[in-house]
Amino acid sequence: MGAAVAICFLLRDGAAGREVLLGRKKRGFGHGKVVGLGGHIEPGETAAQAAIRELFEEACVVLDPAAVQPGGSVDFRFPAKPAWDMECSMFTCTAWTGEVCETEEIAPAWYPVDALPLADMWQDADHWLPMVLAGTVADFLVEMAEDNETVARFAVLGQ
Ligand SMILES: Nc1[nH]c(=O)nc2c1ncn2[C@H]1C[C@H](O)[C@@H](COP(=O)(O)OP(=O)(O)OP(=O)(O)O)O1
Repeated sequence: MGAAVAICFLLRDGAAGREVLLGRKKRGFGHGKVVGLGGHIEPGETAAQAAIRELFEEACVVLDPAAVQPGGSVDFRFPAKPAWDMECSMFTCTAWTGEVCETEEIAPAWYPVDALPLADMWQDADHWLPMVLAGTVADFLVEMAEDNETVARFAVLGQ
């Protein structure tokens, strides 16, 4: 079982259509990559509580808990580096207060959901992120290859 993490995709209607808030990691795991905002679930927290806390810590926004919707999960497996394994609970949210800010950890930015920055993301993201942003709620399995970058196996476990 990997470390428990939670991410949340803020969604808004922009001039050019639906947009999602992602962020470029400025340090730590996945440095340089564009990722979903979130992080580890701390003891005593629910996954949703962790997502709310992380969105505040990483992007300065205060989510409306009633608007935080379950978005399924991804089981990230790194057989060549099991310490990186993560069980990721996903959420979406359309209601928050505060202005998105850049923090020491991450530089958030809005992206059209139909023009995701997939070339700058983990290579597995194009397998599951478009589905999640289209409203699919499912449990995904991602198994990385020896290089910890390319995707060896992808599965949709439950929907
Ligand atoms: N293969 C993969 N593809 C992907 O798109 N995201 C992945 C991934 N493997 C891990 N992640 C994400 C899930 C999770 O949001 C993030 C790991 O969290 P981080 O290490 O960034 O947490 P933090 O640096 O925020 O740590 P804490 O704030 O200390 O919890 O990496």
